[in-house]
Amino acid sequence: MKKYCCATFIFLISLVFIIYSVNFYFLSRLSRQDSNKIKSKLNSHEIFEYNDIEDERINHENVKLKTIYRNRNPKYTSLKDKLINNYKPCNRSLNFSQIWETVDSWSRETSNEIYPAYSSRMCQFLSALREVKILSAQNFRKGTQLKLNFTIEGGKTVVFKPAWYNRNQVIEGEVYAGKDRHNSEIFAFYLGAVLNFRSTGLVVGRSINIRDILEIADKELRETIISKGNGTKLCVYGKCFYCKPSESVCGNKTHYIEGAFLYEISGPLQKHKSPWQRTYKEGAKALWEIESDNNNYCDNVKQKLSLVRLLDLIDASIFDFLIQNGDRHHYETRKNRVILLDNGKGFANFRTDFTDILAPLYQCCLIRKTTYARLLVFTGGALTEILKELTKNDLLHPILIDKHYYALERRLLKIFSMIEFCKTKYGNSIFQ
Ligand SMILES: Nc1ncnc2c1ncn2[C@@H]1O[C@H](COP(=O)(O)OP(=O)(O)OP(=O)(O)O)[C@@H](O)[C@H]1O
Ligand SMILES: [Mn+2]
Repeated sequence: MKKYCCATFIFLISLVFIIYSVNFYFLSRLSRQDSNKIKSKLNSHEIFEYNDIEDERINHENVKLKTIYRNRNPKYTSLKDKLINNYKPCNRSLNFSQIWETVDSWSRETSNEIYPAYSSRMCQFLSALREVKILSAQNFRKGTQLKLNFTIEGGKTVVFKPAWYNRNQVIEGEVYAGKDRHNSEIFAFYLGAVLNFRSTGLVVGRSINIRDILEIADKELRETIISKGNGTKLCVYGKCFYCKPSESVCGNKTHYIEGAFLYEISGPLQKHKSPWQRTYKEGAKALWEIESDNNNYCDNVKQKLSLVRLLDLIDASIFDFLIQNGDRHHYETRKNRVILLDNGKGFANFRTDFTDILAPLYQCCLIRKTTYARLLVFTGGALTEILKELTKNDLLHPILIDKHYYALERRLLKIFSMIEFCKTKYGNSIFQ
């Protein structure tokens, strides 16, 4: 009997052990699968890396972000209709010079607004820029990157920024890595219109035929147009700081090159060093980068700049963070207000967000009430929806691949997180 009891006891102990081991095996397998899932999510666009203190703040706020930041805003519908109506293609009734005169008068009357929120002339202007004939071509020597200058019918000039990359290309590295992205310039125009930052330049996408350009090019430009691929391709390298024959833009089989047509904004424009300029030297840090953990840096800036200028730069940082342009080393003003020119360094990598582009916002903890209210209209995926709709009108659409739109939505939430962080710290005084 005693023997029997002992055997049963040993049997029961072994059974418990086996059940426990099997459970342990499956549980650990499950948690391994879970952590693999998390790891793969970490690699996807939905999750971002938290490297420094600002990212941690964003993370903290993002988790508890209020529903107003995540749901659709009822105000969106009517604004959407107005924007779509304003930018839908239309037939041109005016001649080119009449249209250019109208557009130039828009910006003559204001300081930083290049165009009005709504005008029946906008669609005429965009159609005109898409179809106007190029009469002559030169190199555009301002700036450091390859650009051309076209004189167009009706006596105006446009700046042409050519395509270096296709839409899927991911540019890794520093925030300012790579060459200009023509699609970033085009997208920036529509983003400016949506967010009511109408200080961005007027831009359309268009292909040019480099063989035709060769015929109307001046001598200097002609000398920088070369043939490659055993004479099958025509390529241009231009005249600029970074311009050299080994780095040229080539036409396709039929000699077409995509690019952005930037309508020339009338000046005078003034250039200023950005208080949040990077050092552009490996390992070196600018003052604003060192003191990023406190507000001293902004106190410094406040002493040197007017509130209007500071708020303009904060608007610019929001705009730049969305497109991920980290290259606004200098900014330009017209009649003392900031103009958002040079938006070609956006959309390098949909996986990364350089948080420090937002430094003006989180170091100063100030934002215009109007900017905040406008951002709030485009919550819950509305920003993507409206921009997809508007950019459909461009000849080079789609302007962005979907992964960049996911990134845009993610960045919008990060901006809201940062605003919430500031609000918790300083209350409603952050809204100016
Ligand atoms: N649409 C425009 N209207 C008027 N001027 C313009 C326009 N686009 C560019 N410019 C002028 O040309 C200059 C150089 O343009 P941009 O900054 O785009 O070139 P970049 O090669 O990217 O320069 P950088 O390397 O310094 O960033 C601008 O500072 C501005 O003065
Ligand atoms: Mn640039």
